[in-house]
Amino acid sequence: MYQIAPSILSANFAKLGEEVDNVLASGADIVHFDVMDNHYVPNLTIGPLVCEALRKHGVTAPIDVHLMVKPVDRIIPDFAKAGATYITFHPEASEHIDRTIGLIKESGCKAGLVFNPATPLDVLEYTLPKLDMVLLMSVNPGFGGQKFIPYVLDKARAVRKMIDAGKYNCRLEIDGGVGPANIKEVAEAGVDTFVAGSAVFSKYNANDKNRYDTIIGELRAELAKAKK
Ligand SMILES: O=C(CO)[C@H](O)[C@H](O)COP(=O)(O)O
Ligand SMILES: [Fe+2]
Repeated sequence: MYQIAPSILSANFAKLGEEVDNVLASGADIVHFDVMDNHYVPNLTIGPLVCEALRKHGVTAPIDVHLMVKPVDRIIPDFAKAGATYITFHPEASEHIDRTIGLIKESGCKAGLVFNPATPLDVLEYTLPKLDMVLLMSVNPGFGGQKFIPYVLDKARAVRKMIDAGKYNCRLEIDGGVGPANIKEVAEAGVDTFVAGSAVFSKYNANDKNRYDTIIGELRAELAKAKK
């Protein structure tokens, strides 16, 4: 089943709870939560306190924590306590990938690995059976609103083959530059979970009350056209 995961990186942070409520009420499935540390990536965003605040505000949807931080391990228990559902990390940001996956699972969360556009997929040979999510970056990490990098579609096809061959219960997510113009093509490459930040939060006039219904509806209409 296809799932849409708006990235709150492009939301209005001055009224984040309301933004998340509205986008979920419009039919989004997952909250994509970008954590940047000004070290692994050249930008600084939000941490466990904000994740906890969303839970306290009443958000019950899955929260998909995309860690763009180095080191990774010491922040995992904090995000688990704060209510993360998925915790995904970049393999090059961890000294011991297997240990980090274990830490995420032991903390009660679902674990995922994130691959930058030019990062090879070789670590999946050993890790895929343990993963709940593979996240393919279709932009270089650090900022919203960048252009989709098309060669990532080949990576998506390759990961889809691996997941299907092993019959793994693992979602295949894509992140960066996804919107109504390309989501169908991305789905046809085997992706089932779609992060969209600027397409969801920045495209429409903030005064338009139905703007999230409109964009989520457009994304779903495109997905309905995708050939299986
Ligand atoms: O991880 C990210 C950037 O590092 C964001 O999730 C991503 O860029 C989403 O934004 P957009 O849909 O605007 O490209
Ligand atoms: Fe992200």
